[in-house]
Amino acid sequence: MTIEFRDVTKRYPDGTVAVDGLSLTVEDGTITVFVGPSGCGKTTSLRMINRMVEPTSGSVLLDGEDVSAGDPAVLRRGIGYVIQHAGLFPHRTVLDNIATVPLLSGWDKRKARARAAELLETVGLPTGLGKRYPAQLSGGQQQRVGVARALAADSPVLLMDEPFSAVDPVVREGLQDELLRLHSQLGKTIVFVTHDIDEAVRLGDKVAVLRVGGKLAQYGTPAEVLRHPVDDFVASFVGRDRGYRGLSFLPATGVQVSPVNTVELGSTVTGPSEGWQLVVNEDKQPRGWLPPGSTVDGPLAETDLVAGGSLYLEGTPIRGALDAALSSPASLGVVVDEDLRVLGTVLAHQVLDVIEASPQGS
Ligand SMILES: Nc1ncnc2c1ncn2[C@@H]1O[C@H](COP(=O)(O)OP(=O)(O)OP(=O)(O)O)[C@@H](O)[C@H]1O
Repeated sequence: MTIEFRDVTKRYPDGTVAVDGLSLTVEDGTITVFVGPSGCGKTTSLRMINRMVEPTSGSVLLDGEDVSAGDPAVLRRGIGYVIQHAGLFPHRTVLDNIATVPLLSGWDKRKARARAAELLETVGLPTGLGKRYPAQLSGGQQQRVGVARALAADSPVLLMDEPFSAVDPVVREGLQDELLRLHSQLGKTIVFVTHDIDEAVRLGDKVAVLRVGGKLAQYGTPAEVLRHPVDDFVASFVGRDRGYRGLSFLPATGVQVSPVNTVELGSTVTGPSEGWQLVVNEDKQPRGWLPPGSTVDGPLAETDLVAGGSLYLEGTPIRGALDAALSSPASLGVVVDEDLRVLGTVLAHQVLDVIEASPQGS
């Protein structure tokens, strides 16, 4: 479903102009991220889609139909909505929280709960959690339940307002991955609000950067916004390390992966080791490095090792290859396949050569 903002302005009764002449089209089946500093009108824009806020002028259209034409309650029931802290009902079980919209739409309890149990699985939670109350879940689990509840409407549009900002960075990354996976499976049109540019470029097919005063500063793909910010505001908002962030969109084609000799955990190393040795487990997955000149008594154990850097998954953008090389204690970035088995190593200067030779290099 496409969502079109046509010259939309929202002036609150106290005179605050939260959104000023916004015109943009969110394309069908994409994730579009509204990003910008606090108070720039992201939430107000989002809420005008499901009419929790009514525009002062202009219109919002869903697949060409003005949202102001119908009953707002019906409209809202048909649009998934996820907010920060999940906004779950504390006195309802997880299953009943997820089943909220199906129940409102007149499904019988059994069918609604069965659907809710399915959705728990869809968002990667064990069905056993269904009987708990929200307070008995971690923050990350609550957010997943919030997503499941929004999916229960089975609507083509999902609105997400800073849904992951209250959880720690590791959980957050997991939730972002999960959202990308769900999106590729379900193909919904998602509008996502965040103030975090990293989250925006990670999730968005398109990014709309708003400035305080509710004006659209730039609308484009993450790569366009990072590489060609239209003005100083966007440039400073996307940050000083935008060149590095831009590498998230550059394929690693041409990066030379060199073979590496590995030593297996549990094997016996005789004499001081030469150079850095990559140590793997029996499945050829990297476990760490043995520093040069190490002598090991008995079988090689995890405690003999120096922790490795980040791993570079073959076929993913070049940023990961550079990071793997720069974070490796041996200055050799470890390249792995999907089963995390070692394929070889890369050197930072070789990765940089490829970046420099690339027409898109920044
Ligand atoms: N009900 C309201 N009445 C008056 N002003 C409001 C109201 N809601 C929001 N505003 C103002 O409108 C502007 C935009 O608010 P909005 O919540 O849309 O911004 P935001 O970009 O989502 O901000 P944040 O990232 O801090 O949540 C702000 O100046 C805010 O104070």
